[in-house]
Amino acid sequence: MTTTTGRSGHSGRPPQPRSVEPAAAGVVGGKLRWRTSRIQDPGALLDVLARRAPAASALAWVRREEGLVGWGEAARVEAGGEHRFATAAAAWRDLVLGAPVVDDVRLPGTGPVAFTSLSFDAASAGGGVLVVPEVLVGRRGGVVWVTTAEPVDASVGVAVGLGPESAEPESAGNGAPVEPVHGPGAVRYADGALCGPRWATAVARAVARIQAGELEKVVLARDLVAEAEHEVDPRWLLARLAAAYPSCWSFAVDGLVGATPELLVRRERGLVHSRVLAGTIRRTGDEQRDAALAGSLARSGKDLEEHEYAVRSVVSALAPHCRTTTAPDAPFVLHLPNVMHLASDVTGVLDDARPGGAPGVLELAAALHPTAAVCGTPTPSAAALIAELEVMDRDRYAGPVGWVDASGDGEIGLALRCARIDPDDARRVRLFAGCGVVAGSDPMAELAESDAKLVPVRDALGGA
Ligand SMILES: C=C(O[C@@H]1C=C(C(=O)O)C=C[C@H]1O)C(=O)O
Repeated sequence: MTTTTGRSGHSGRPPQPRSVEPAAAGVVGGKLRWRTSRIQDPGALLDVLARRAPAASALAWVRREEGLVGWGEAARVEAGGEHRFATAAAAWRDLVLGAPVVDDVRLPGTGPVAFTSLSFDAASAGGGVLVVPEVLVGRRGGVVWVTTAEPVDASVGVAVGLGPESAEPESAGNGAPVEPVHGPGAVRYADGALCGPRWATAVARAVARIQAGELEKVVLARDLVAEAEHEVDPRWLLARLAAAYPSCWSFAVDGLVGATPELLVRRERGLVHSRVLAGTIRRTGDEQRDAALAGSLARSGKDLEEHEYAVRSVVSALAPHCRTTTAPDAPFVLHLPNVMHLASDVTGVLDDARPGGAPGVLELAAALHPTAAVCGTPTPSAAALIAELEVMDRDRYAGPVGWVDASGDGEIGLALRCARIDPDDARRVRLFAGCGVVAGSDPMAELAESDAKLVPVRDALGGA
């Protein structure tokens, strides 16, 4: 694990972060100061991002027009390996501890905020990051704000052109022009680690191992590699994903872009919330048939079993940190344009009487990860079977992605229905999709389900 920090320019790809020796207390580079002010409504957050953020540093966490977008890098913490959650949490605590903050809005997501994306697997080459944007624009209810972050010793502040008087930004922070949002052009797809039939064989092996009593559930994923004619612009993907999947959280962090329906954990003013999904059926596009399918999903023993494992894993991970946790008796059916899922909203009241206080959202994510929705039950056997059968690095897919503020509140989703833009060649993108496998799973049905889960990013890329 290395802890690094750096500041990006305002156009092109951000420079490689400058490595610094982590200080004894874990302080990352220089201290920052933050300022949040309320602004006039500048229009849809993703339109602001399109107008103002360089493609390479675009950051987003948006759902139904609310959320946060950001750009530039005031600080960057590399957080890979086994201790990636603790590294990110400690670096964030150090950055905000005693930092000068002027916050005229005081809502969750105002004041200091960092975006994060961490690998699914501790051994992944994909590592993880915590990124503090130079400029962030947020919206919640009718309130819109801008936050700037800059070194405490900066003589010139970040010029955002988004002051209380200004509704329409003119240019990127510090005045640099931003390249227009562009499409990827023609896109060609190739198999990732396994072609479809081989992946279905892996699913069949997993079913046999489950039937032999080795484990109860495993989530197997596959990847596709897309090669685009032009560099893939996260702002292009975000706009399309958010328009097509408004009930999902559309995100972009460090080249990981997607629209996830699954919230690992939200921490807000002493309450926690997790949206657990497991159990899926593809939509046909015919409303009557889909209604019948939704009914059969809600009664499917196989899907209810798969769902139950996922809910139990979340409740048992949250319980030690909560005074109370509540899970519904039965899931509801979440309708997305491509698939329907069994879904349960688990809630809890944080126990702030614990020594050291209540954990922040990053600590809660660490306690939850990996849930049975993306790994399996029991966790160690499922993780081992994933390593054996998937034969690929999941990178940031199925890992935590989201944001955290100075109070430890924030939202962390599971990075599903997403793609990772290759940091070394932005024309190359890896897409991922996975399926929960239990004793009653049919490998060909799982293959079809994984294809359906690849649809959001494939459609957003606009390729064949
Ligand atoms: C693993 C993915 O999705 C997960 C698996 C699901 C399932 O198998 O039914 C449903 C939702 C997610 O928890 C994915 O989209 O890649």
